Amino acid sequence: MFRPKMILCDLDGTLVDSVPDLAYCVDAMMARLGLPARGEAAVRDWVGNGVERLVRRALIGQLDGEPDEVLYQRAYPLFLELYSANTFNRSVIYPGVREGIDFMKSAGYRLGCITNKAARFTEPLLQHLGLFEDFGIVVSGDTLPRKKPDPLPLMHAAGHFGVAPEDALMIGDSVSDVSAARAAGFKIICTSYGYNHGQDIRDSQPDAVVDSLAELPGHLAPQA
Ligand SMILES: O=C(O)COP(=O)(O)O
Ligand SMILES: [Mg+2]
Repeated sequence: MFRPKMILCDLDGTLVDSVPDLAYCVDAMMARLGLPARGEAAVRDWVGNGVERLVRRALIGQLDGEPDEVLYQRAYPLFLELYSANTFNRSVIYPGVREGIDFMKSAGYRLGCITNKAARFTEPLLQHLGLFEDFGIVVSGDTLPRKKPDPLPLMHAAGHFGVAPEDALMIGDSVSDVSAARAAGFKIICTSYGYNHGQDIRDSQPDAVVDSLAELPGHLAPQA
């Protein structure tokens, strides 16, 4: 049982399956550049480190490495334009998310959303899915000088709510969430269904793994 005062939720792969829109935009960008489509399965393994890394990975067709810089400078604005028009056309919240958030709200936890997605996309996506008002703070990948796996966004949210790290819990889907939580001194629960670069999140040894946020009542002790 966890007894946090504050719970921070990751966005992509935890609350929202955003890959259908991201993959659509990757493939449309590639087409405009005269390059081959990458497809949803590949894009699923590349999400989680922000838009810039996603574009770089798409251009080289793999997780690690760097594309030609001139090509990247052409591709990145194309992707931003495409994703601005396709931020939430195909993205859906995962089953159990609404129930999990409603439970956390009714139980009185302070809630935040911490994502590596750029702010210009985070807010419209959360608004469209009816999730924006649920969070007392939203920290995006470009809100602060460093993003996850750096602990800075988590510490920033803890400071915002005046909560100590030992009273804080992160819920995420990737090794970046686990690393950020460990570095911040938070507990970490992971979703089994999200994006983790093709690896089983259990290999990163989070404190617990859930198949749905609807399982949260079984992991969270009632607030004192
Ligand atoms: O990589 C992104 O753009 C977002 O990823 P996150 O919401 O899982 O942090
Ligand atoms: Mg994620």
